[in-house]
Amino acid sequence: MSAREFNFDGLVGPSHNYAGLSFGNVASFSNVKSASNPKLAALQGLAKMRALAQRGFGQALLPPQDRPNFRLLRSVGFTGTDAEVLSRAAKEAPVLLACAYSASPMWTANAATVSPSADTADGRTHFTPANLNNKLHRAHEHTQSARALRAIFKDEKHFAVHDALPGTPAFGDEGAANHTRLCSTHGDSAVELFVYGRSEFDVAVPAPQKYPARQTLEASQAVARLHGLSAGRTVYIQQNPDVIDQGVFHNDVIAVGNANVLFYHEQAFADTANSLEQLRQAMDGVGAKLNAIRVDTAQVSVADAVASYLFNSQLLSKDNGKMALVIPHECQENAAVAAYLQGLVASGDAVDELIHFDLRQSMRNGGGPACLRLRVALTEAEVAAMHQGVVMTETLYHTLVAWVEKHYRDRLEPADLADPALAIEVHTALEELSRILGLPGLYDL
Ligand SMILES: NCCC[C@H](NC(=O)CCC(=O)O)C(=O)O
Repeated sequence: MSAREFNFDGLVGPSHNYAGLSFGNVASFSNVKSASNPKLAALQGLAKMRALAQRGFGQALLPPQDRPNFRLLRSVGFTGTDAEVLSRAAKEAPVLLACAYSASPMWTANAATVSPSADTADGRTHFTPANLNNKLHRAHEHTQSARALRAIFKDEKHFAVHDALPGTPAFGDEGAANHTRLCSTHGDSAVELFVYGRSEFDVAVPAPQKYPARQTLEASQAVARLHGLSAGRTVYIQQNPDVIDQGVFHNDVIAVGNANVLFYHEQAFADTANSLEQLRQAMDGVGAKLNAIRVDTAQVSVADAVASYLFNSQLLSKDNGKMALVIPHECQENAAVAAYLQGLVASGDAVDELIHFDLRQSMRNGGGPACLRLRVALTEAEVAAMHQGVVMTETLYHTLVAWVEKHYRDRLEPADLADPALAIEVHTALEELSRILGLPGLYDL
């Protein structure tokens, strides 16, 4: 069956802010409590979506989540009117207010793990929203992620949207940031590769010492079971715990795959030789030949990879049989990375084009091009069955730019989260957005 990959980018919400909530994510920690520009952040994201749609790549969006999450604040004891809840939280526990206001749903690579119909036992596309339970500010995303995915992929003949895994450390799940499919073309049965940071039950598996490993082996296995993946086409690889300790909080900060290409850093995995051998064998089973493009430490250090987000790029298949690498501007500004990329494109290997974007508002919180998108490979019938209002077109782009210009502030300081007017602005904007997207029940406002 032929299929087309759609990238569902997260539309940045009106309260985009930097709260320094992600211990282990160097950018989030170093930009703690600086001022953000929500309007610019949303426009940067929309510019990327538009440019890729104009190039003919399948492009859609996932809507922002309602912020602040008053349910979270009320569930931890803040009572009264919305304004009273905000003022008490700001005074007594500003970090909880920041969690309820977190910008993090914009990184839709963490919204869910997706297995296309070619890979699953029942021939439907399966989604498991990620519980993101390693971080309080992200652990409350999955309810709305499931709601949005169910609204867009409503047709149960084609799609199954599961509930998130139980929210407990054993099942720490960060979604597609630790998952990739390897195959010849998107419509083929693929090998699904899950990369985990630690194991809850196997004490022999080494874990990082300094920063948390967010994804567990047990969570990856549970997602594979829920999706009905076949054992022979599922591979689990351990991430190198040392690179987690250097700021590689998700695998998509150090590796990216597309079709038969795995683009990865020499230090990405715990046992590279064995892991890649397993992957090669599994790919043999689906008639695909692994093209492993390795970047050595001598070419690009782990620190440069983390600073530039070279691997947090999108690898997109083009009609000429080659791939484009979608990178943030930071890659061009890092001398080692820029030199590596020049050589990569000149080498005649799979990547023959670089497409770069200014995504600084997202990068300052540790999210690059790959974090901003959830990949869903869809057959023609599935494309027709999903909700059409989220597919990026020129018209939708212009409508959303006007909507952003109308509702978004261009400066948000941490103290502004206490402003009751901000909460009202966000609600008003999202009510209008659900009408624009044709998704009336999108929010539980
Ligand atoms: N895939 C990219 C995810 C980035 C995300 N950053 C954050 O949540 C930062 C939020 C803040 O600090 O305000 C994270 O670490 O999970």
